Amino acid sequence: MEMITHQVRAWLLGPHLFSYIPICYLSFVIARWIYRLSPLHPLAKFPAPKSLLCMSQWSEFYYNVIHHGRFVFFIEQWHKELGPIIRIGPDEIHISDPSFYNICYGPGHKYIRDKDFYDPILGRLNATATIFGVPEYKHRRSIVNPLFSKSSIRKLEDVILTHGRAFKRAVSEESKAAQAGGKGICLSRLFGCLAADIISGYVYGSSFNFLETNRDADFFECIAAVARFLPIASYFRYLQAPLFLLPVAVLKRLVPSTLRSLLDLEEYCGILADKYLDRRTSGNPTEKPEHQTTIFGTILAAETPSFKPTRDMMIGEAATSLGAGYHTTSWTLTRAAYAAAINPTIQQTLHEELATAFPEGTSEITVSACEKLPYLTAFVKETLRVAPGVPGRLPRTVPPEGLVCHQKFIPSGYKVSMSAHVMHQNPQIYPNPTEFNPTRWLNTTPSSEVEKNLVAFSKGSRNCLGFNLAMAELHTALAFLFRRFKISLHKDNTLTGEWVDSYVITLHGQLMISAEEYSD
Ligand code: HEM
Repeated sequence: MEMITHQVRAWLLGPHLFSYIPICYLSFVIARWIYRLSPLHPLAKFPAPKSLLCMSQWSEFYYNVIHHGRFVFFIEQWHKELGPIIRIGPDEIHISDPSFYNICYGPGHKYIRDKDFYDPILGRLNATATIFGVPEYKHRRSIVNPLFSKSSIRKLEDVILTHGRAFKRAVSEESKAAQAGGKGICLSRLFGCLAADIISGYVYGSSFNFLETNRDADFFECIAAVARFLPIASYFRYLQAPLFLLPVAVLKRLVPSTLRSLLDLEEYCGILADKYLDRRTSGNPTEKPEHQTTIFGTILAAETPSFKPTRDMMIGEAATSLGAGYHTTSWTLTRAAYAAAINPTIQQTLHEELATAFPEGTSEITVSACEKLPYLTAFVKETLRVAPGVPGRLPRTVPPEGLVCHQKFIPSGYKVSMSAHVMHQNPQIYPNPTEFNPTRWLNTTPSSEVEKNLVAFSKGSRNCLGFNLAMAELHTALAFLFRRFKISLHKDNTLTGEWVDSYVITLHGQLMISAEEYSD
């Protein structure tokens, strides 16, 4: 007996055990692979594209990284071939039937965000956008919601209009310089400056003022680099966790120089948060009304015995608002201007509507007046349809009761996803979906299919926090542009309507235009 025990111990502790570890791991990976491909897998009954790299996590890497952010276009194509419910990953079903959008994304918090997908994107920040637990999320969202409500937009309208006017001056200035030097105006960059100036002014109470001070700030290259990195972020998730524990100063030495502005931004948010926290400790919390109209003041004002705002939280909310709001809005504006630049009839209709609404010129522009203009609104919606700021899939976890989808059952714990791009290209809802046609939005009602299925800001419990701000920005920026200027593509233009999905939308190239200023 002693002999046997000795032998077992020797076997367990012997050096050969270590050689079993990789063999065991490899066997586990192969067994899992076989299981995923076998008819025993609960999702095996759903049609799946043959080309889907044997159902591994790497298929997304292949389609998004090797094919440069085109996974969503492959998904669209597979739906055309295989039907409205398809399997797009080992444990994920993608749905293109619009009647499921409310089930998966509507009110109720039943379909929770998929952690594997969101964690690596949203990283280490302590913010509404990074919270998964339902009660905690609901509470946090209720704290930040007031800053982005319609009434808050009305209160802070001046921030939007001031930067709108700066944008108009910048286009005017650059068009004069361009006429003298024969160069084009980089409108996509000016929209980038405008979007960053508005968000920073609105959320932080002090704008970056890129339009007036630095139109070539490192910030722009940094955000572009982040967008390039997002599709591969999930493959570095285990590397990210230890990196994120490091202090910002140390991280700055480790990351590529293009990404440093992101850490600068985090530091900048920290400095602003400290100012507000200092005011609070000096017995002067947020009594000035204007202090509450920033993200920092809004969070501090929500303090209760059971909720203590922290510096961490203030930085997290401030940084994610900028991250979520800048890239989406600036590319949407760019795509809109591109559509008008290549279509003189659309541009003329926009200008005429604006000239009638604001006969004295851009000084009359207000957010609410712009949002009442039917053609401008239709134009904004059509842009959001063809180029939604977050075009790809938003995976959610199936709740305990499971989901029956076209007579097939998806068990709890598996993922379901839908994509704005696939929804917006549905020809039953949007005839000739590839055509840019703002008139499809004229004379619609909120309950019409066209309106109900525009999901650029998602819906329900986890829809876009900045929806009202984004809509106000899109309407006013385009009003300032088309009330004042007639634009056309410049010979140096490199932008096409094409875009890629790197969680947020990114268009190819830069929009270079020539602009002629109207005299009235
Ligand atoms: C055209 C502009 C925009 C589009 C198309 C857009 C779209 C979206 C979408 C689809 C989501 C849901 C994402 C998901 O479920 O994974 C979202 C979330 C979010 N958006 Fe926007 N967005 C835009 C502008 C803005 C702006 C200006 C802000 C400024 C504050 C903002 C802040 C956020 C935040 C913080 C979230 C996370 C909300 C949460 O998890 O509770 N977005 N956005």
